[in-house]
Formats: sequence, C-alpha cells, structure tokens
Amino acid sequence: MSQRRSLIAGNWKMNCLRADGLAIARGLAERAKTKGELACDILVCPPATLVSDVAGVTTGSAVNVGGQDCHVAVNGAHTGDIAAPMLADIGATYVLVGHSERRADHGESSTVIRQKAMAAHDAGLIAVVCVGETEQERDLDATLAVVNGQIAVSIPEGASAVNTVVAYEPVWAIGTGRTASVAEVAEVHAAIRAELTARFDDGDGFRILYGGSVKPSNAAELLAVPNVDGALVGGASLKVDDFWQIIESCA
Ligand SMILES: O=C[C@H](O)COP(=O)(O)O
Repeated sequence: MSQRRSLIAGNWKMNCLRADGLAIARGLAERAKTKGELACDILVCPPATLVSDVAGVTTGSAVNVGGQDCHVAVNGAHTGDIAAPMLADIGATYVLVGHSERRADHGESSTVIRQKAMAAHDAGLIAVVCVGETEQERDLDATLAVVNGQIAVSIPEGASAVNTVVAYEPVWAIGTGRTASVAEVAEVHAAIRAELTARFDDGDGFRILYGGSVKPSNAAELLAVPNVDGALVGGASLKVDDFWQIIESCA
C-alpha cells in the first residue's frame, strides 16, 4: 500500500466576516509554526471573500488555503461565479467541488462537477471531489451504488493522486451531530478505494477524506478506519481549538 499523508480540511462554508476569519487563520498558522513537524497536511477553505486575506496570513505556515467551489470556465459572462484561475491567482492551492450543499442548493450534477474538477486541474489546483448519499438513499440500501456512480462520473480521466482528493460525506451526517459508524465508513471508503484502483494506476495513492460531524471527540476513531486519509470538517473547523485537536488526532 502506498504511503498516504493525511489531510485535515476545514470548510468554513458561508461563515465568518473578515475579523473572525483572520483570527481563525492566524490561530492555526501560529500553532502550525510552533508545532514544527505535523503528521498531516492542513487545509482551510474560507468563503471566497476571505481566500486572499487568509492566504496572506498563512503564508510560510503549513496551512494551505482552498476555495469552496469554482466555475467550469476560465472566464466569461457568469455573474457571481469564480473561476479556478482566479482562486489560484489569490493564493489558493485547493478547491472543493461537488459538496452536497452545492449539489442540493445549485443543482450541480456529477457531470458538472467533473468539469469543475478539470477546470481546477487546469488551473493547477488540487480538486477535493465530494460524494455521499442522502438518508433516503441509505435507507433504500443504495449507498454504494450512489457513491460509486458519483465517483465514476465526477472524477475526470486526468485525475491522479497528486491533483485529486476524494471526500466521502454522507449527507445525513453533515451538520447534524450524527456520524457514520466506523463500519459504515469502512465499507464506503473501501468501495471508493476499489473504484479508484480499478480506474487509476495510482488509485491506491488518492487520499479519501471522511466528512460529517467530525469533532475532537470522534476524530481519532474515524481517522483510524482503513482508507480514511483525513477529514473534511465543517462546524468544528470554525473553532481553532477544536480544529487543532482534530489535526492532532492524526497518527
Ligand atoms: O464540508 C464539511 C462537511 O459538510 C461537514 O460539515 P460538519 O462537520 O459541520 O458536519
């Protein structure tokens, strides 16, 4: 098995005015600097309004910065949207694509998400491609079919372990306080790994993150599950202490 370095990613979603966001970013950057060698990579994805400022205060630290979404095109008449090269231009090195809130709120299909991942790659960004089933789909025993289908369509042919991270986030576990069980996480992550290794020469090297109510109290247990190579954290990433405890849960 290849050595995969874990990634702990914070998705701030539509939270934080400038002062709050910069306080979190500074807090993380200071800890990263004083801690020295860390067992994992760190990523924060602030709202687009703060990407540039957060990149500024985290420069020279181990904290990477990413966008929460990008458009499929590099520029053009797309009012309100943000192109991947624009994110790269202001210091982002990652971008989330296909988060379930984008799929639900903006009707994004896996086909569009694949195009967004391609746009991210073209801009030199690492795409964090998010997948996950709804509660209804899990109740119908369709979890693996749904997730495998999302993986098959959302991840483009040009993907590699270098430019792509997968995030498994069961929709019913996001922001609900309900976390998938270790057995549920293990089953889905193993299925995603099988899809990746079947399709990509370096499929064993892709990092697969778990997301959905990850917090300091459950992080170590989730991060110890086979094929869990980090976490995508929402609510708990808005508190420096909580997010740092999750970072320190990496073995
Ligand atoms: O992107 C993050 C996920 O949606 C998880 O959010 P949460 O940790 O608040 O459940």
